[in-house]
Order: sequence, then C-alpha cells, then structure tokens
Amino acid sequence: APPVDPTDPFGHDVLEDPLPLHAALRDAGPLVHLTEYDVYALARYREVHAALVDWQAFQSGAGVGLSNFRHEEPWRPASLLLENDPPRHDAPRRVLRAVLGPGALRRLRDAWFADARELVDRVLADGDEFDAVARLAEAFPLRVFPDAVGIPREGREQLLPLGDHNFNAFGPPNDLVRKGEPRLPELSAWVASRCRRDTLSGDGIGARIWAAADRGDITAEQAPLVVRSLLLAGVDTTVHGLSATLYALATHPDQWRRLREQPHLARAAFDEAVRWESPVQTFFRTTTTDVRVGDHVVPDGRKVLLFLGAANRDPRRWEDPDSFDLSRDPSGHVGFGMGIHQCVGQHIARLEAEALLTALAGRVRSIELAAPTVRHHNNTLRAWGSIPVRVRLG
Ligand code: HEM
Ligand SMILES: O=C(O)c1ccc(C2CC2)cc1
Repeated sequence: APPVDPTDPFGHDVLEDPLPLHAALRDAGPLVHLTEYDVYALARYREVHAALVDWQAFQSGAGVGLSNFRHEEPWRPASLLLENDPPRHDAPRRVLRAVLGPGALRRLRDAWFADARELVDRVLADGDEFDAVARLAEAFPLRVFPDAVGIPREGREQLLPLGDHNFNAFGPPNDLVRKGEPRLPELSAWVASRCRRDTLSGDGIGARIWAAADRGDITAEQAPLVVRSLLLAGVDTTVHGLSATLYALATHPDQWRRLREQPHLARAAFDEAVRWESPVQTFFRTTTTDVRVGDHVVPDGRKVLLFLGAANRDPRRWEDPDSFDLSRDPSGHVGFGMGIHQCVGQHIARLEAEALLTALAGRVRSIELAAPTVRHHNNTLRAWGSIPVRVRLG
C-alpha cells in the first residue's frame, strides 16, 4: 500500500503555511494516501502534470472537490466546464475560449491600462502607506472585470464572498464552509440574476456568450451557466494572483528594481508569482478506472487531490524552487492547471496583472512591507487578508 499521511490538508495550520506538508508529501513518494479523508494525494510535478493531462482516467465530471457527484448531488448546478468531461465540456469551452480570446484582449487593453493608471494615481495621492490587498489587488479586478463581463455596478462586491464560498466548497464541510452558508441563498440568487440576458450589458463578454446561444454554439439553457463560470472563476483568483505578485515584489526589492528597469517583465512577474504562490492550491479528480501511479494502484472511483502548489515548487522540476526570480522561465507551471481544463481566463488575468504592474512600476521607485501581513484562509485558495506596504515615488 502507498505511504499514508494523517494530516488534514484543509486544517488551519496547513492553510496558514502549507509548505511543510507539501515537502512531506513530495518526499513520501509519487502517491500518498491521506487518511483524514480517505483520498489520495499527488504532490510531485510529474504526477500532477500527468493526472491533469489524462482527463479520461482522472475525470472532472464527478466534481473537482471532495464531494463525489457519482454518489452526492452537487450543492449548486455543476459547472459545464470545470465539472464536466468531454463531450459535454467541449462546446462551452469553445465558446469561452472565443469570447476570452485575442479580440477581447485587444478591445480591453487600452481601457484597462488607463483604469490601472487612474487607480494607482488615486491610491498614491492618499499617501505612501496602504493595504495593497484592499486598494489594489481587490479594487482593480472588481473595477474592470465585471464591467468587461457586462454586469451592473451596484452590488458587484458580492462577487468576493460568493467566490470565497465557492472555493471553500471544493474542500470538506468544515468551519470555512459553514461560515459561508448563511448568505448562500441570497448570493446564489444574486449571481443567477447577474447571468440573465436582460441583466447583462449589450456589448460585454456576457452578451457574447448569449449571442453564441443564438447561433446554436451552446443552448439557451447553458448560456447563464457559462456566464456564471466567469463570475465564479474570474474574480477571487485574480485578486489573490495580484496579491501574491505584490507580496513577492514587496519582499524582493532586487526583483522590483528589475521590473522597474524592464517593465516588459510585468507578465513574467505575474506568472512567476502564480508559480511561487499558486493562488489555486489544490483541485480533486476522480479515477474512472484502476490507475497505476508508481508502484501502486488507485482503484476506480476514488478521489485524488492534486497539489498544484506543491508541484510548482518541486525541486525535481524547478531549480531553486522556493526563490522568486524574474530571470526564471516559469512556463510549464501548473498554477493555471494543464490540459483540456487549463485556465481559459489566464490571458485575461495576465492582462489585468500587466496593466496594474505597469502603472505601479511607472510611479513607484520602491515598495516594502510596512507592517505584518495577514493571511486569509480558504480551502482551495492561497490568499491574503492584508499586505500593508510603504512606497517611495520617483
Ligand atoms: C490568477 C488568476 C487565475 C488562476 C490562478 C486560475 C486558475 C485556474 C485553474 C488551476 C484552472 C483549472 C481547474 C481544473 O483543472 O480543474 C482554471 C480553470 C478555469 N478558469 Fe482560471 N484561473 C485564474 C483566472 C481566471 C479568470 C480571470 C477567468 C475568467 C475570465 C477564469 C476562468 C476559468 C474557467 C472558466 C476555468 C474552467 C476551464 C475548463 O474546465 O475548461 N480563470 N483556472
Ligand atoms: O466553471 C466554474 O464555475 C469555475 C469555477 C472556479 C474555477 C477556478 C479554477 C479557477 C474555474 C471554473
């Protein structure tokens, strides 16, 4: 039998600092049995990558959380992309790839760069000390992304608690899931209302999804769920991806200097931060047959937890994995997943990061932590509650 580990990967000690567990799991072997939930774990880059690209043996259609949809009803209607396998996965994926593709990026680029400069100017006008999470990492995505999708301005801050609960719900029914339950009926009704055709602006990404339904690329019943995917996946992830990047740059002054000297490194800085921090830490798969991993076999129908964060710091794949280094080539990291479910919004996320980092690098000579940082615990996300920073202009 494979080596076992009794640790609760969703316990607060691990959510505060997952690195010791990641190292222990990588060192224990290619496959580990987590006895706390009677699931399997993959933590090395090679095995995580292999499972992500083998969608037939490691399916998403039984859910990508601890709950196995073969035996339990999903707590909300399953995502047509994240929680589906081919062929049902294919048409919705094709539609999202099209509406989030090069055309969208070209349409959004200039406005997002201008919005980022305006936001940075306003934050810097208020003083040289501020919380980079609230004022930048949260404020920028909430300002630009819902507008791009086409949802109304009022109430859009609900997207944060909605996403936070959605990501908690991929884990076990612990205190973090219970924390979000009281507001669930209200938040679920709210997000459903945001996905209706008559709520969405006529020229946004949401409207283009509905236009795809008019063309028959997806059905009218599927359209609101595809819009919902954007709203659930597209905010908290970029908030914590930007937080990770700002934290990395504030704690590595030499890397900040490099970015200032070479602003084109903004996109590389974001991808290196996504590798280093892995805002999306874990996702489950379900085996569809007996699957051999190393010297052991995972039986059919079992949940396998993929530790994306551990794979992104596997010394078997990365040189000096724990260092945040803009001269590294981070391509191949699994922070956006890999294979047929690889993040369909990654280019949108990169554009947000490029806009914000370019605006900051244009005005800020140095950035450093001004006070201790505070983590925000979530069953799936590696997130920050606050990152107090002090900047010098110039
Ligand atoms: C730093 C930001 C982001 C990170 C770290 C991230 C991470 C991921 C990961 C790891 C997956 C794969 C899930 C799996 O394999 O089960 C994924 C899928 C997905 N992401 Fe992202 N994401 C980010 C931003 C976005 C944005 C901005 C959008 C929308 C515009 C988005 C929409 C999606 C969707 C719809 C899927 C499902 C794709 C499929 O199953 O075919 N994500 N993302
Ligand atoms: O389709 C969805 O609902 C969905 C929700 C969350 C994500 C996370 C991985 C970014 C992806 C898709």
